[in-house]
Amino acid sequence: MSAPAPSPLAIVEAEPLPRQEEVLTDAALAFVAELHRRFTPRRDELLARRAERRAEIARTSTLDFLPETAHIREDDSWKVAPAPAALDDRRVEITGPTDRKMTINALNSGARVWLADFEDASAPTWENVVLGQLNLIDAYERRIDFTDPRSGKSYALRPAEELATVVMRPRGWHLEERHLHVDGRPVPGALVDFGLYFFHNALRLLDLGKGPYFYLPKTESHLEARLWNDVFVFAQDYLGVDRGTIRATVLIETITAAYEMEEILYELRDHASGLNAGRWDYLFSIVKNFRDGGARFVLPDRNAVTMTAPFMRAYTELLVRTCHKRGAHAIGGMAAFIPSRKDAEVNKVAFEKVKADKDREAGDGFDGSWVAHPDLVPIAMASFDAVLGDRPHQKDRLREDVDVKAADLLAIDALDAKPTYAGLVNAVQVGIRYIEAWLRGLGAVAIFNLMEDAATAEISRSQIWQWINAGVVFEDGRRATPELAREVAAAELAEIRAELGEEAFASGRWQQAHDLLLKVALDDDYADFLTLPAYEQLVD
Ligand SMILES: CC(=O)SCCNC(=O)CCNC(=O)[C@H](O)C(C)(C)COP(=O)(O)OP(=O)(O)OC[C@H]1O[C@@H](n2cnc3c(N)ncnc32)[C@H](O)[C@@H]1OP(=O)(O)O
Ligand SMILES: O=CC(=O)O
Repeated sequence: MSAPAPSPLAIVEAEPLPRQEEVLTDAALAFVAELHRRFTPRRDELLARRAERRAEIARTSTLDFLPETAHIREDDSWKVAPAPAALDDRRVEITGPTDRKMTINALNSGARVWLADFEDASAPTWENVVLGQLNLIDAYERRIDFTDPRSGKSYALRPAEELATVVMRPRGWHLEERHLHVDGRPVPGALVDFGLYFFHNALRLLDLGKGPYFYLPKTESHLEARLWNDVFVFAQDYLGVDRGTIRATVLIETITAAYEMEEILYELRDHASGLNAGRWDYLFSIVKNFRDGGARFVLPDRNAVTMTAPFMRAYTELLVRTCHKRGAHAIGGMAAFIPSRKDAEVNKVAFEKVKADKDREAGDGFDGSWVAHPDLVPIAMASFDAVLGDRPHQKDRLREDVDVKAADLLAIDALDAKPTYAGLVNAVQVGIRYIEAWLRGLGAVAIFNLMEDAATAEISRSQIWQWINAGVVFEDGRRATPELAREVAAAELAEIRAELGEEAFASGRWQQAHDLLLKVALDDDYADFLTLPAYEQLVD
């Protein structure tokens, strides 16, 4: 007997959510299915290419600019499309997940842009995926005001002209959405997030004088940028909006993409509105790709790698130079320090650190930068106001003085700092605490006064893997080994249990988080993304 034909489109294993029918309309789902049929096969090929390239890096321990695209880099005549008015002044951008409260707080924050995050600040429960879309629709329709039942506090949107412009970040190409199947297989999360958002909001946003704007995460090559460009062309034709309506800012947050910045802008030139220095994922990508490259590629403790490290400066300087040469905005990265409204000392430190970071970026030629918390908006604003004044950006600073060679981006051994035992302990602590929150559906949390999200947690677990595999010996003579990591993890679990008490400990996902951290930090078979095995354990 032949197997039953796969159902063309199905929502699987998902409890109905309130008002889901407003997001999961037949027409929107048909559009997502069409995106899937047209573009998932190429996405699959590109994921396979990623694996081939990583195998090549493991063999050669190096990277270079691509010879086959030299003509694109050498051709000075092309530029990206001019920025739309709503994206011309991007001096401060706030990032964050799309739950109802954060949506209102971010839109009201005074930042010029809000990166509405379906990626690293969001654990992809079906609820977060669907209701996040609903919250954005409600915000555009100005029907999002609400009272928080826990605090009794009421939230309301400011007048339209005072709200941040939304730039939505869909998931990266590697994640599937297990609750939405087309022709018997899950649809990539990237196409679900992009598809639903574009379908519901493109026309609505144009009516509001804005547009469908996107941040593209974890791109590893210009071919992946080409795929996005093709998705955009198809999507615009499908809805009958002009080509070039969509604007995309690409995160340069993988080491391979850093060698293809110009090519990425070129592929997306009719839709490109900038590049962003996604510094945390960038560090993760360096560790991941060069994890078995020996002592030369061993990074010190995560928190000791600052943006003034020569290889990080090479990366940001090249990004500004590339963007301005091509007429695109250069957007700075995230300082992970977050303020506390309860602790004046934490606040002071966060403000000082963030100010220094944003002053440096503004001075280097960036046109704007990111903050993780509304209280940091005025700090970053002051840094950029001081340099930009009334100008919306500083794209006229071409930075022709910048001359970054291929080797500069990988000059990791120029660092003085070394991994420390305290760094190992911190990586384990952050790893367990972050994964536990993620498994409960929280993608961004404050841990030890730092903002932690999927990218920062990826660095922590990858550093443990790298240090053990490189046989790092810490300053006190202890060697990084699986046994030592297990010992530290057991101590941390006991510490958390004591901190929380039995009842709260038992109601969390602590043991699972502990086990998962050790798996992704210790398994010989290094998981490409921590969120892949974590997704299997995400209960929704
Ligand atoms: C590496 C990268 O990819 S970076 C980009 C991805 N990461 C992110 O986007 C993280 C964004 N930041 C956050 O999610 C949050 O700031 C956290 C989770 C780190 C801390 O949040 P909280 O613990 O709520 O901080 P705190 O209690 O100080 O918040 C104070 C108020 O500011 C609001 N707030 C805090 N951060 C944000 C934000 N990013 N956007 C909107 N509102 C925010 C809170 O909702 C809270 O509002 P309320 O007073 O109305 O209740
Ligand atoms: O997404 C941004 C990063 O820093 O990682």
